[in-house]
Amino acid sequence: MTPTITAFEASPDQGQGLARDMRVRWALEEVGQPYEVRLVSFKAMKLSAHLARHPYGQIPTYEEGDLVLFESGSIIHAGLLPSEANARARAITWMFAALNTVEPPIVELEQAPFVEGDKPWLEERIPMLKDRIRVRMDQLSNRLGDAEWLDGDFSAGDLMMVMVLRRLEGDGIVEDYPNLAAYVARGQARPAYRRAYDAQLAVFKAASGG
Ligand SMILES: N[C@@H](CCC(=O)N[C@@H](CSCc1ccc([N+](=O)[O-])cc1)C(=O)NCC(=O)O)C(=O)O
Repeated sequence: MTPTITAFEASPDQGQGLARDMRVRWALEEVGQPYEVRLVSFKAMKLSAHLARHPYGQIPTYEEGDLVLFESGSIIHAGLLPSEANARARAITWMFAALNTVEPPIVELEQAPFVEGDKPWLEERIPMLKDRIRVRMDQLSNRLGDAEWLDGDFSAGDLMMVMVLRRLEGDGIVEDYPNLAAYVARGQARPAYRRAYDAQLAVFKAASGG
Protein backbone atom coordinates (compact mmCIF):
# COMPACT_ATOMS: atom_id res chain seq x y z
CA MET A 1 0.00 0.00 0.00
CA THR A 2 1.41 3.39 -0.98
CA PRO A 3 1.67 5.72 2.01
CA THR A 4 0.52 9.34 1.92
CA ILE A 5 2.37 12.17 3.62
CA THR A 6 1.24 15.76 4.10
CA ALA A 7 3.27 18.83 3.16
CA PHE A 8 2.75 22.57 2.86
CA GLU A 9 0.70 23.65 -0.17
CA ALA A 10 3.02 26.66 -0.31
CA SER A 11 6.02 26.22 1.98
CA PRO A 12 7.36 29.26 3.83
CA ASP A 13 10.85 27.86 3.27
CA GLN A 14 10.63 28.86 -0.40
CA GLY A 15 11.35 25.28 -1.50
CA GLN A 16 14.65 25.04 0.43
CA GLY A 17 13.70 21.73 1.99
CA LEU A 18 13.73 22.99 5.58
CA ALA A 19 10.09 22.17 6.36
CA ARG A 20 9.89 18.78 8.04
CA ASP A 21 8.20 16.90 5.22
CA MET A 22 11.71 16.90 3.70
CA ARG A 23 12.86 14.48 6.38
CA VAL A 24 10.09 12.04 5.60
CA ARG A 25 10.57 12.37 1.84
CA TRP A 26 14.30 11.68 2.24
CA ALA A 27 13.72 8.65 4.46
CA LEU A 28 11.20 7.15 2.03
CA GLU A 29 13.50 7.81 -0.91
CA GLU A 30 16.39 6.12 0.92
CA VAL A 31 14.40 2.91 1.21
CA GLY A 32 12.83 3.20 -2.25
CA GLN A 33 9.30 3.54 -0.90
CA PRO A 34 7.00 5.41 -3.31
CA TYR A 35 4.63 7.82 -1.56
CA GLU A 36 1.75 10.17 -2.29
CA VAL A 37 1.66 13.75 -1.06
CA ARG A 38 -1.41 15.54 0.23
CA LEU A 39 -0.71 19.26 0.09
CA VAL A 40 -2.41 21.28 2.79
CA SER A 41 -2.89 25.02 3.23
CA PHE A 42 -2.25 26.71 6.55
CA LYS A 43 -6.03 27.05 6.89
CA ALA A 44 -6.72 23.39 6.11
CA MET A 45 -4.11 22.29 8.66
CA LYS A 46 -6.30 23.64 11.46
CA LEU A 47 -9.54 22.06 10.24
CA SER A 48 -10.98 18.87 11.72
CA ALA A 49 -9.95 16.57 8.84
CA HIS A 50 -6.26 17.35 9.39
CA LEU A 51 -6.52 17.69 13.16
CA ALA A 52 -7.72 14.10 13.14
CA ARG A 53 -4.32 13.21 11.64
CA HIS A 54 -2.23 15.66 13.65
CA PRO A 55 -3.40 16.98 17.06
CA TYR A 56 -1.35 20.17 16.65
CA GLY A 57 -2.54 20.82 13.09
CA GLN A 58 0.94 20.58 11.56
CA ILE A 59 2.80 18.77 8.80
CA PRO A 60 4.14 16.19 8.16
CA THR A 61 1.82 13.31 8.79
CA TYR A 62 2.10 9.77 7.42
CA GLU A 63 -0.83 7.54 6.53
CA GLU A 64 -0.60 3.93 5.43
CA GLY A 65 -3.86 1.97 5.56
CA ASP A 66 -5.33 2.59 9.01
CA LEU A 67 -1.96 3.70 10.42
CA VAL A 68 -1.69 7.46 10.91
CA LEU A 69 1.53 8.94 12.32
CA PHE A 70 2.74 12.44 13.09
CA GLU A 71 6.14 13.71 14.32
CA SER A 72 8.82 13.55 11.62
CA GLY A 73 11.11 11.68 13.99
CA SER A 74 8.63 8.84 14.32
CA ILE A 75 7.87 8.57 10.61
CA ILE A 76 11.17 6.91 9.83
CA HIS A 77 10.89 3.81 7.68
CA ALA A 78 12.15 0.65 9.34
CA GLY A 79 14.48 0.21 6.38
CA LEU A 80 16.59 3.12 7.57
CA LEU A 81 17.31 1.56 10.94
CA PRO A 82 20.04 -1.11 11.09
CA SER A 83 18.81 -4.67 11.47
CA GLU A 84 21.45 -5.50 14.08
CA ALA A 85 19.81 -4.77 17.45
CA ASN A 86 22.60 -2.74 19.07
CA ALA A 87 23.28 -0.71 15.91
CA ARG A 88 19.52 -0.09 15.60
CA ALA A 89 19.37 1.13 19.18
CA ARG A 90 22.33 3.46 18.61
CA ALA A 91 20.70 4.87 15.45
CA ILE A 92 17.60 5.67 17.50
CA THR A 93 19.84 7.25 20.13
CA TRP A 94 21.29 9.56 17.48
CA MET A 95 17.79 10.42 16.21
CA PHE A 96 16.82 11.52 19.70
CA ALA A 97 20.14 13.33 20.10
CA ALA A 98 19.37 15.32 16.94
CA LEU A 99 15.77 16.10 17.88
CA ASN A 100 16.04 16.41 21.66
CA THR A 101 19.48 17.93 22.22
CA VAL A 102 20.84 19.56 19.08
CA GLU A 103 17.66 20.94 17.46
CA PRO A 104 16.04 22.79 20.43
CA PRO A 105 18.67 25.56 20.78
CA ILE A 106 18.75 25.90 16.98
CA VAL A 107 14.97 26.34 16.79
CA GLU A 108 15.14 28.78 19.72
CA LEU A 109 17.70 30.90 17.81
CA GLU A 110 15.52 30.72 14.68
CA GLN A 111 12.33 31.66 16.54
CA ALA A 112 13.77 34.41 18.77
CA PRO A 113 13.53 37.27 16.25
CA PHE A 114 9.91 36.34 15.50
CA VAL A 115 8.80 35.73 19.07
CA GLU A 116 10.94 38.28 20.93
CA GLY A 117 11.76 40.71 18.12
CA ASP A 118 10.39 43.68 20.03
CA LYS A 119 11.97 42.80 23.38
CA PRO A 120 14.89 44.82 24.76
CA TRP A 121 16.78 41.67 25.76
CA LEU A 122 16.88 40.11 22.29
CA GLU A 123 20.18 41.70 21.27
CA GLU A 124 21.85 40.26 24.36
CA ARG A 125 20.09 36.91 24.06
CA ILE A 126 21.11 36.05 20.48
CA PRO A 127 24.83 35.61 21.29
CA MET A 128 23.88 33.46 24.30
CA LEU A 129 21.72 31.25 22.09
CA LYS A 130 24.57 30.91 19.58
CA ASP A 131 26.96 29.98 22.40
CA ARG A 132 24.57 27.21 23.49
CA ILE A 133 24.51 25.91 19.93
CA ARG A 134 28.29 26.02 19.70
CA VAL A 135 28.57 23.86 22.83
CA ARG A 136 26.67 21.12 20.98
CA MET A 137 28.58 21.73 17.75
CA ASP A 138 31.88 21.35 19.63
CA GLN A 139 30.71 18.07 21.15
CA LEU A 140 29.24 16.71 17.93
CA SER A 141 32.31 17.70 15.92
CA ASN A 142 34.59 16.00 18.44
CA ARG A 143 32.46 12.85 18.37
CA LEU A 144 32.17 12.66 14.59
CA GLY A 145 35.87 13.30 14.03
CA ASP A 146 36.70 12.22 10.48
CA ALA A 147 34.04 9.51 10.33
CA GLU A 148 31.69 9.44 7.35
CA TRP A 149 28.55 8.90 9.47
CA LEU A 150 27.79 8.99 13.18
CA ASP A 151 27.78 5.24 13.78
CA GLY A 152 28.96 3.02 10.95
CA ASP A 153 26.64 3.04 7.94
CA PHE A 154 24.27 5.90 7.13
CA SER A 155 21.11 5.62 9.24
CA ALA A 156 18.04 7.53 10.40
CA GLY A 157 20.28 9.12 13.02
CA ASP A 158 22.38 10.73 10.30
CA LEU A 159 19.33 11.77 8.29
CA MET A 160 17.91 13.59 11.29
CA MET A 161 21.23 15.14 12.32
CA VAL A 162 21.94 16.42 8.80
CA MET A 163 18.46 17.95 8.59
CA VAL A 164 18.86 19.55 12.02
CA LEU A 165 22.25 21.02 11.09
CA ARG A 166 20.73 22.37 7.87
CA ARG A 167 18.50 24.57 10.05
CA LEU A 168 21.68 26.60 10.75
CA GLU A 169 22.14 27.52 7.09
CA GLY A 170 23.03 31.17 6.87
CA ASP A 171 24.17 31.47 10.49
CA GLY A 172 27.80 30.64 9.67
CA ILE A 173 28.05 28.29 12.65
CA VAL A 174 28.37 24.89 10.96
CA GLU A 175 30.98 26.35 8.60
CA ASP A 176 33.24 26.87 11.64
CA TYR A 177 33.40 23.07 11.95
CA PRO A 178 34.84 21.69 8.68
CA ASN A 179 34.00 18.07 9.55
CA LEU A 180 30.37 18.98 10.28
CA ALA A 181 30.07 21.04 7.09
CA ALA A 182 31.49 18.08 5.12
CA TYR A 183 29.10 15.71 6.95
CA VAL A 184 26.08 17.80 5.93
CA ALA A 185 27.39 18.02 2.35
CA ARG A 186 27.75 14.21 2.25
CA GLY A 187 24.13 13.89 3.30
CA GLN A 188 23.01 16.37 0.65
CA ALA A 189 25.02 14.53 -2.01
CA ARG A 190 23.04 11.32 -1.49
CA PRO A 191 20.82 10.54 -4.50
CA ALA A 192 17.82 9.96 -2.18
CA TYR A 193 18.32 13.41 -0.65
CA ARG A 194 18.45 14.99 -4.11
CA ARG A 195 15.25 13.25 -5.19
CA ALA A 196 13.46 14.34 -2.01
CA TYR A 197 14.75 17.91 -2.28
CA ASP A 198 13.75 18.21 -5.94
CA ALA A 199 10.28 16.80 -5.24
CA GLN A 200 9.52 19.32 -2.50
CA LEU A 201 11.04 22.16 -4.57
CA ALA A 202 8.75 21.22 -7.47
CA VAL A 203 5.75 21.77 -5.16
CA PHE A 204 6.98 25.25 -4.28
CA LYS A 205 7.69 26.13 -7.92
CA ALA A 206 4.23 24.95 -9.00
CA ALA A 207 2.60 26.93 -6.17
CA SER A 208 4.56 30.07 -6.99
CA GLY A 209 4.24 29.72 -10.74
CA GLY A 210 8.04 29.27 -10.88
N1 LIG B 1 7.91 18.03 16.01
C1 LIG B 1 7.16 18.10 14.79
C2 LIG B 1 7.13 19.56 14.33
C3 LIG B 1 6.27 19.75 13.11
C4 LIG B 1 6.33 21.17 12.62
O1 LIG B 1 6.97 22.05 13.21
N2 LIG B 1 5.65 21.41 11.49
C5 LIG B 1 5.66 22.76 10.95
C6 LIG B 1 6.34 22.75 9.57
S1 LIG B 1 7.96 22.13 9.63
C7 LIG B 1 8.73 23.49 10.53
C8 LIG B 1 9.30 24.54 9.61
C9 LIG B 1 8.49 25.53 9.07
C10 LIG B 1 9.02 26.48 8.20
C11 LIG B 1 10.37 26.43 7.89
N3 LIG B 1 10.95 27.40 7.01
O2 LIG B 1 12.19 27.39 6.81
O3 LIG B 1 10.18 28.25 6.49
C12 LIG B 1 11.19 25.45 8.45
C13 LIG B 1 10.65 24.48 9.30
C14 LIG B 1 4.23 23.20 10.76
O4 LIG B 1 3.37 22.42 10.40
N4 LIG B 1 4.02 24.50 11.02
C15 LIG B 1 2.71 25.07 10.82
C16 LIG B 1 2.01 25.27 12.12
O5 LIG B 1 2.58 24.92 13.17
O6 LIG B 1 0.88 25.82 12.07
C17 LIG B 1 7.81 17.19 13.72
O7 LIG B 1 9.04 17.00 13.83
O8 LIG B 1 7.12 16.70 12.83
